[in-house]
Amino acid sequence: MAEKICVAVRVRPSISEESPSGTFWKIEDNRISLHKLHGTPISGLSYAFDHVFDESCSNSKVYELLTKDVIHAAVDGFNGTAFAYGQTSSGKTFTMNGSLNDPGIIHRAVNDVFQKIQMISDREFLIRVSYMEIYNEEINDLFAVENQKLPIHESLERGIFVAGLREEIVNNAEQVIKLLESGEVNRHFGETNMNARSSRSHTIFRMVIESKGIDTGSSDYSSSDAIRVSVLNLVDLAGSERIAKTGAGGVRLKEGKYINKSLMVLGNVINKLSNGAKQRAHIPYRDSKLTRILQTALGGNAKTSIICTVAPEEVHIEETKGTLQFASRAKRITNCAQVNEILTDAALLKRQQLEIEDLRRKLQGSRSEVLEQEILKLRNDMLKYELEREKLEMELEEERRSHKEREQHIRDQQLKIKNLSSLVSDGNRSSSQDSMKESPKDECNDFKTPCFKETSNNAFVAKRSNYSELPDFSPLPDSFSNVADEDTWFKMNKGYIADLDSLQTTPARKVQSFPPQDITPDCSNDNYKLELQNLKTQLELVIKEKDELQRKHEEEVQINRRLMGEISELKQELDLSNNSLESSAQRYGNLEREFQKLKDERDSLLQTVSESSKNITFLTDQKENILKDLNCEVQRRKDLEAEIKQFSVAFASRQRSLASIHGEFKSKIEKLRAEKLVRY
Ligand SMILES: Nc1ncnc2c1ncn2[C@@H]1O[C@H](COP(=O)(O)OP(=O)(O)OP(=O)(O)O)[C@@H](O)[C@H]1O
Repeated sequence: MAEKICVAVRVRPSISEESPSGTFWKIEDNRISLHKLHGTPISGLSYAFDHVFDESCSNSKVYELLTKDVIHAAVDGFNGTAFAYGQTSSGKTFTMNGSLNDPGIIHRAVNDVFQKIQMISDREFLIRVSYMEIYNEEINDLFAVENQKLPIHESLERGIFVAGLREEIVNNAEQVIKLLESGEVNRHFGETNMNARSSRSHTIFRMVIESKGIDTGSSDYSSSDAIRVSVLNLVDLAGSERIAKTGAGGVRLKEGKYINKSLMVLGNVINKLSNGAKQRAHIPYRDSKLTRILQTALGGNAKTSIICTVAPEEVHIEETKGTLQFASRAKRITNCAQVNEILTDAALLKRQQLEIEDLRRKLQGSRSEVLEQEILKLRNDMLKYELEREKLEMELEEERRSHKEREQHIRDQQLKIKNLSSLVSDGNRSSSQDSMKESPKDECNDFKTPCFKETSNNAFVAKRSNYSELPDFSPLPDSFSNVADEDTWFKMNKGYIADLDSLQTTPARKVQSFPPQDITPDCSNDNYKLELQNLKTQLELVIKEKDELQRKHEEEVQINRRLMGEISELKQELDLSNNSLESSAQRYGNLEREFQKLKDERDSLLQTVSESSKNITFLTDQKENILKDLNCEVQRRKDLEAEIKQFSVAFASRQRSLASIHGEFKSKIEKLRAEKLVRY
């Protein structure tokens, strides 16, 4: 969340005995303004801040109102920075370190951090502290004097950090205070005209607060497994100084130059940041080690509070004005602090497991299930189409067969009709010839059948036509030579219809030739007449039958046409079914391929996850081992310290006893000497 930097001004008590002659700084609520002695405010020199603390204000109040929130937020996982800025001897160190009676912000913050931690029961904490100074633009470790000129590095995991800086894991406030005291010894102080104990370096006391929710067995990885890591910087800057006032020379002069230069870079950074987003394209954090280390605190992911200390004396008006302007610009800076949570290995593993589960659900549930259902549906469709196709094929085959049968039947019928027709026409012709011989013309007319077709003598089946080619001596008329054989013909004329099909199949038999007079029928013969009558009746029957067959044939043709139409429709349907079957098969293939692809993806994901799980387990083990070693080391160190203490006590008492023995011996020797002298 974006929020402004919290800025306060603190006026230290005057150390000058002289009373103001022209102007004085007046403090009202959160405002500080320069007034003329008689009380008139000087225009343009009135500044408002979050807080303005007067001379009487204690460190306790400053801490409560300005810094406490930042410290508490740091315990909750927000980066925090509190720093003191101001001219030399304005009270920065007094504010940050305090005095015996009124501890400063650093001491209060340390106590507060541990008190707050005690009150949080659902998280466990790990606190590391470090203490460094920037002296003449070089970073030194105040916990380990051997660590000098340390470099600044930046990495994705750690952000900006000082490489090689000693970090102490601490368990309580007292431990930290002791460490701070040991660090103070290494800090660069120097005497100047303005401050008997002037800080010659910027110091940064850093607490890294890591916390983790105590495992409640919840499956929600974000609640208990995320680790919060926040960095709290408590900074006591060296004060800007005018060489003319400090009277610095030599080493002090060199120090002063470095101090002023780095404070100027800090001022530039504050200036740029206060200009707003549009004009602050490049912020010169890299121009000094101080701004580089404080980069996050200035316009970054941190809650920051600045206390600007000023001296009330008239002689320092210009420096105070400068400090107030710096404070005003700093007031405009917006930071964007957020809880720094990182996932532990276990949380990472849990999250990955959840992700895998999710993927699996997605695969097996939504997509896979839908695909499988679709495939099943397609399979069913395909089966249905196959069955339909088979049925249609069978029907079609049946139709073809019956069609063929019908065609054959029709052909046979036609053939029979033709046979009969020619038979009838032959009979007609012979009877009309006979009647012309013996009966009047009108009698012959009785045999006429109006619809009867005249057929040529040779119109009968081809093989029968051979009979017509028999030698002329055949006694039978030409027409009879077409008859299959005499028996059949005879039977037919006797009044019963022989199997018509046999007419065609009866083998030909050579007709015996008789003299014409022997075989020529006698028209006057009654039997013959009777026969003729029978034949006429038969003929009528045949004609009827022929008509009936004709009608049937026409019906058959109609049915055939209809069936042909149906068949072509069925064929079209079949083609359509085949097409949709083909496209279904294609879709099915595609779906199966997609399904396979998803399966492969899932397998490779599972593979990756199992590998990363292994890595995580390995890393967790390593981390646990390192922590164990570290704890052992800390314990060993404690034991050693205790031993050294014991040894020191023993050594001191040993020294004392040696001194007393020595004294005893000395007095004895002197006594002996005296005795010796007396003797001689
Ligand atoms: N609010 C205060 N109340 C009482 N004494 C103060 C206060 N502020 C500063 N002093 C005293 O003023 C003197 C200078 O203060 P201090 O050393 O803290 O200044 P400084 O800003 O840190 O100076 P430098 O930049 O030179 O280190 C000290 O003796 C300190 O005790």
